[in-house]
Amino acid sequence: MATGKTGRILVVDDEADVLFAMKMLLKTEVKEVVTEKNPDNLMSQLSKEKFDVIFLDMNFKSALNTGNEGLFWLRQILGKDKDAKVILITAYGDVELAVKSLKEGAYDFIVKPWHNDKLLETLHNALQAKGQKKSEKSAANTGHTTILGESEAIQDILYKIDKIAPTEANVLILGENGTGKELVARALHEKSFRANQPFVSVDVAALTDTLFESELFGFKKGAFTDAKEDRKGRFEAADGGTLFLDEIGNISPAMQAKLLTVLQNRQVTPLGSNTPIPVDIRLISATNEPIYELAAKNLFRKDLIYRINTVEITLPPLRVRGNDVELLARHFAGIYAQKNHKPVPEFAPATLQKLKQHSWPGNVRELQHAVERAIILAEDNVLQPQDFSFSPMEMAPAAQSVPAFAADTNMPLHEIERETIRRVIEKNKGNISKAAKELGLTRTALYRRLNKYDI
Ligand SMILES: Nc1ncnc2c1ncn2[C@@H]1O[C@H](COP(=O)(O)OP(=O)(O)OP(=O)(O)O)[C@@H](O)[C@H]1O
Repeated sequence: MATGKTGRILVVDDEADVLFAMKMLLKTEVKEVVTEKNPDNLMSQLSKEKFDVIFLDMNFKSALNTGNEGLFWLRQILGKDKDAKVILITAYGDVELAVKSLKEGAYDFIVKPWHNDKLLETLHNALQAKGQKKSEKSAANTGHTTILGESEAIQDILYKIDKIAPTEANVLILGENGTGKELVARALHEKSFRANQPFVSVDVAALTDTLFESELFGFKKGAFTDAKEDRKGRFEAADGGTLFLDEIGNISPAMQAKLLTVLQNRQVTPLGSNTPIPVDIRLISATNEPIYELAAKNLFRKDLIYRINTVEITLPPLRVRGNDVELLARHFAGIYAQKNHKPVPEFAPATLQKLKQHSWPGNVRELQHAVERAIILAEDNVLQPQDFSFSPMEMAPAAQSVPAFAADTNMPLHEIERETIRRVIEKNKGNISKAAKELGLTRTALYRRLNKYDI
């Protein structure tokens, strides 16, 4: 069977026997079957949960058996989600009506009493059609999610992504800074059955404990001084889709405990509320911390690791990806040449040599910035080795401790800022998250400054 146990199905029919029989038949085929006897509850069901396929009765007893009620609900469903896959359940004599409903946008219909094989075939076709819609979507989005690389290491990652994406497994992505962890998380989402639901990314290292709770779980008006109105947390925002928690290795023990409880109970309680809210998320986490070493030192909870690492993907550093360095350099050259209104440059052989020999502690992100800088500064259309100057921070392992920086009082402010940032990054051995934390900046704000000061 092509689809495996992945789909979420809703069956709406006012006959208990039909619901029971459908549930028995479908539950061995798909991940979840929800049944609903009262069509009046249909829209609130759809607001609460996302379904891949909806089976809808055409003739509810309460109506006059004209099928109009079925058509009415079909229009309501498609009005809410024009891509919804609705399969109508119709009585033998109503085929003409069923055909009319196809014109209105139903995906297909089955006739009562149905043949199980035919019903399952219709279901699988609908699930497949839903999946195709999603891959068309992700193809359109490839600007963000193209993972380039011909090295064996990256081909292995791509293979894993294809295998893992269409499952509900929680994924932990490990790897140094800038190796593409967020990119992989997005690719997993876009190739999953949740692709047309939200992908919500949170950099948890940038959050203090108080912010962590309000940001992830939300809050009620009045929960604290600045809570002027109710706010949904990121868990709720990701409902039905994927939640990506970046830098998870950096959260405090107290937050690890809170997160574990939410993941175990599959519900969040906003600050200032007593009512838990059920959430349906697929969790993808990432870290560049040695999380198992942290666990061995009791700095990271082992039970939380087991929750988040159903499957693990470890991204290789750029320095072991061989010719991918050249491939990626040419890719970024194309992008930044266009952005800066310049012709796409060539790379001198000595330049390629230099790029391949560099250790790339900042991995793909460092390469990306290096190429951008080179394109902006290069004198001609062939990039030379001197167009790539790696800062000492990137060339040599950082010193263990950095002498305190005593700024010269005549130094311009931007020089002081530049030097402070450089030293803090050096002290944190190039770990941007830690440096950002120490500087009191978000990682994005720090990256902006790295760009600005050409660090
Ligand atoms: N294989 C790849 N092909 C194309 N672009 C890539 C690849 N890997 C990474 N990138 C690009 O490099 C940059 C850094 O990638 P990303 O943010 O996913 O890394 P990260 O591991 O999450 O970084 P951090 O550890 O700092 O959070 C992004 O602009 C991303 O698009």
